[in-house]
Amino acid sequence: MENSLSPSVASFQSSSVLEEHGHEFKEWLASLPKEKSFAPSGITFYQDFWCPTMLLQNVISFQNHFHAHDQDIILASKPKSGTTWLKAIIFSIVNRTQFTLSNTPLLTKVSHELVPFFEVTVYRNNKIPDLTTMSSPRLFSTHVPYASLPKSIKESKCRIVYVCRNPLDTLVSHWYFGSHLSDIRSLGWTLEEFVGKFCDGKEGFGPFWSHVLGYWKASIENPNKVLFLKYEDLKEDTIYQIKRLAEFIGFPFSQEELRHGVVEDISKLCSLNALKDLEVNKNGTHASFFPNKSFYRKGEVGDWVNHLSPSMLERLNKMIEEKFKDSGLSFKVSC
Ligand SMILES: Nc1ncnc2c1ncn2[C@@H]1O[C@H](COP(=O)(O)OS(=O)(=O)O)[C@@H](OP(=O)(O)O)[C@H]1O
Repeated sequence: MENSLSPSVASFQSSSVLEEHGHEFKEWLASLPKEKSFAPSGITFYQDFWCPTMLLQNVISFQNHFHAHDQDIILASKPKSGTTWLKAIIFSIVNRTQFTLSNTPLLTKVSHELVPFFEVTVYRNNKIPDLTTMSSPRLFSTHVPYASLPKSIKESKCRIVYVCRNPLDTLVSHWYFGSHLSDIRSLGWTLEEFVGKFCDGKEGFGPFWSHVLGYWKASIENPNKVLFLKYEDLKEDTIYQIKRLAEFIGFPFSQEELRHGVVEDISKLCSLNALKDLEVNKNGTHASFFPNKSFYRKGEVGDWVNHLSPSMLERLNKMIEEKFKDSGLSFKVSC
């Protein structure tokens, strides 16, 4: 895949932070390769990934202006990998002393709409709002690939939690999410065509393989900085993974909390059914566009088996074999 950032463009980008919204900058953005996608704006190829076009200026503002604090917790993921689940779990771990786990205030907060994770590239007018008033630790989420994260995230002591999911279920989840958005029908895509786009890397924040491998390599090089979690491991042993996560983000459970079943409570509170049943998650929209309910579907490992044909599977398996061989990373695709 060609690199979209030639040296002259790279220097143009860094030397013109103040001109970020100027005419020349907009012309340059307009010149980048574009494709259709589920998002109405389509996707644009920027720094080796396909960025939803409506978010691209925000991604660039994020890269140029975001200042990480050492206590920040950044949740990173390829879309449809378990982001919503991890948001609820991390929020519950961090805030467990402020709320009783069984009471309504926390339950209401652990909803897609209200969990105060700031999605670092979703805001209006391409201007990062004032984040200094957020209480510590500040909780952020992003789908931006590791290579394109702002320097300050990499250089500070903030921690990154990455959640990855097997590509077959990620694809199917993305397909169903797309079907919640009205324009999928006007795109007229079949699942087979979408599989082709996935294998070509042409989908929001794709290619899948470079997204996953970027964070995978960073977690191997710097395990104290990047925790690499798998959705399937979380499903298999939620309690163990919640404890591991709590230690990593600096909020380990005490012996007393373990005796009182606090981890089990968090696991139940953040389960798919508990979140799905919240009134706030049945109605309303996220980022003024996505129906809240579209973030909660089946949450199963291996649902792909109900959707992918043998020929789609063959194509995907070939891609997985080619892109992940020698990486040391493997995926569990069934329970
Ligand atoms: N609490 C909980 N437990 C287990 N699984 C859950 C949970 N919440 C959401 N989900 C499932 O995660 C899928 C959505 O992925 P994301 O949350 O990453 O989507 S997004 O990137 O934020 O748009 C989507 O997966 P599929 O059901 O396979 O489509 C959701 O159902």
